[in-house]
Amino acid sequence: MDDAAMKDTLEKLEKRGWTVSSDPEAISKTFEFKDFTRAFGWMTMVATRAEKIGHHPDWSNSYNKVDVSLTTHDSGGLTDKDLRLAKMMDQLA
Ligand SMILES: C[C@H](O)[C@H](O)[C@H]1CNC2=NC(N)=NC(=O)C2=N1
Repeated sequence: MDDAAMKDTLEKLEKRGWTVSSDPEAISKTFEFKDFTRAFGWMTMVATRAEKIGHHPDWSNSYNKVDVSLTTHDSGGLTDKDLRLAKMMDQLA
């Protein structure tokens, strides 16, 4: 993905509630569910897919909320893998 496409995708993610930070480079969002069971069910679905694509979220859960931060540790910044994972998380929520 080139810089323009990356910028375009980041703008779309911001409209869907993601926050973009530059130091460190990451995108983050708090997902809120009806209750713990739904939050953990979503985490389970995401975890299975994350494992399949070999790209993993940094996240924490408290009752019905999941704080997510995505970055590519191997490259020390954001890559299209993070953007794809973000989209998948939105679609499953
Ligand atoms: C070898 C393995 O695929 C790599 O270490 C993967 C695993 N999952 C990962 N997840 C994330 N978020 N960033 C990475 O750089 C990363 N690297």
